[in-house]
Amino acid sequence: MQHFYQSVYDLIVETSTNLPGDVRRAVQAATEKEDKGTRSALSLSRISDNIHMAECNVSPICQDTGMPTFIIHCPVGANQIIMKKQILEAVANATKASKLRTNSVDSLTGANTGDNLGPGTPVIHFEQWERDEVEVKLILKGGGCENKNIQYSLPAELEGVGKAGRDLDGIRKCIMHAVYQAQGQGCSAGFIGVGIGGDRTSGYELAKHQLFRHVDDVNPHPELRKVEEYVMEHANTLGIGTMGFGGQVTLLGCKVGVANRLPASFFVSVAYNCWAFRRQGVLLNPETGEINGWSYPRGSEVSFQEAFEASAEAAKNVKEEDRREIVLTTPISEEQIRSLKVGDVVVINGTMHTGRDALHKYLMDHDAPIDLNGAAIYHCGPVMSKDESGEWHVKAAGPTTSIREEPYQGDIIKKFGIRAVIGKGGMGPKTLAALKDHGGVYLNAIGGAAQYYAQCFKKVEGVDFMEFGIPEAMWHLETEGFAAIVTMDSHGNSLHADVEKNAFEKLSALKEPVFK
Ligand SMILES: O=C(O)C[C@H](O)C(=O)O
Ligand code: SF4
Repeated sequence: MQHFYQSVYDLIVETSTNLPGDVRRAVQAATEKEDKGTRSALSLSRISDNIHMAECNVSPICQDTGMPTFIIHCPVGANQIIMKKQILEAVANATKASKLRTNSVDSLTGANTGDNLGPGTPVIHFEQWERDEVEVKLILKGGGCENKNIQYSLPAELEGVGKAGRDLDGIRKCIMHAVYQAQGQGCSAGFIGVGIGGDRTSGYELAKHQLFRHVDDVNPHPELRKVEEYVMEHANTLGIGTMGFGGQVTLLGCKVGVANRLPASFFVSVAYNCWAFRRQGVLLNPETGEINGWSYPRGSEVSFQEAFEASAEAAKNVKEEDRREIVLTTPISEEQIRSLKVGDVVVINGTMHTGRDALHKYLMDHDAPIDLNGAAIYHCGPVMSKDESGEWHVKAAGPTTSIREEPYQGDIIKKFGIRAVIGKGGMGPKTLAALKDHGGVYLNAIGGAAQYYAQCFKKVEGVDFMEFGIPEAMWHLETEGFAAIVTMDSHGNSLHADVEKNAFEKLSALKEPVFK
């Protein structure tokens, strides 16, 4: 197994940077289905560009590495201790090479281990099988979509769809509710894996395992196939759309598995995965550890080159006056902000500051290290690399889910005079009220488009709070051409609230029993 380390390293790089072929086809199909010229269509084309860029740059598709989870099948007698050691080595080295973000954080102190190793990370499962080969599968499922996983205990009363009993129709209701509650926050359009039965732990595990199925496979179990088909058809009537911007495509895949349960329990567990559905696998020669084949079609088999060129061409052909783009340079004035409304595309130049969970908590009762009057704050935990001369570079930098900052954001906007908050998935009523009072705007960037946004950061001007770790530090970035959509304005309008309300009506229309 002298090649085992290298094969695992190659698997990590492939998974992080090159979206598999079956996932790409689903994104392509969504692009074809979405109404042309809409915000969702525009976002899907940015997503396609990003997929292409990540492949070309051999850089992370999304900055969030998630919890690297390995599933290994090996013949009887294979040395699992050595395999585990080499997997850890490969993870640490891929992190050093900026193919993965430093994502392992001490839950109590918040300290980042810096190499993705630590208690419980990465996750490694071994299983023996009769075949004379080793299979290593890997999934990188980000934290934002992980937060949208949900587990139901039946019977239950669910908002919108009402009573969900211990039967196929109750299961149907749970799944539809799961898609509804995710809204755009898990970077829709997404994929879901559903586990029926088991206990709380094995139910979630079963759900996550469904994500290892091929996007285009057909469930051999007739009842489950019916549920999958129903969900695929009806989830897309909820109108949530890409990034929750509203639209025709909300779900790209639904896979349901079943296990036995206890008489007292009936769990329906749902694992939500964003469009940046990064999972791949390799089949290895059991003697040498060399790669014999890949478990899923590779990204390079479904090229996005053409789509990339077409969207670059289309962008060139848009007339200046049709662009409806407002270019703002930081610091931004109140007057400029008050002139913006939901739906405008804003292009930001000047300095932008990143800040996410640790920073927001800190700023509540401390001063900021720099003047934030008129500033644009970006909810983002980037992948960074330092060159030999000690200079930092942004390697991947898409937005993180903003709603986590809801308890702090309104106060922080007012305390420091921030004018633009950039993130994804939208924020709640407290922030909306602060935007109105103070004169601020929320801009929704496209989640997962980490390569697309990284190119907007021309230089790292400085960094504060490195003690929070790379993703949580406050990076000061010289920015050029960072485009995002106003989804919450200073006049009390929120596209997120509108889309959610509309989706709730659509969900409620699915209350009547379907599977009797
Ligand atoms: O941690 C991140 O960078 C993003 C996260 O995956 C999210 O979706 O919020
Ligand atoms: S930012 Fe979006 S695309 Fe990236 S891991 Fe989080 S949910 Fe997925």
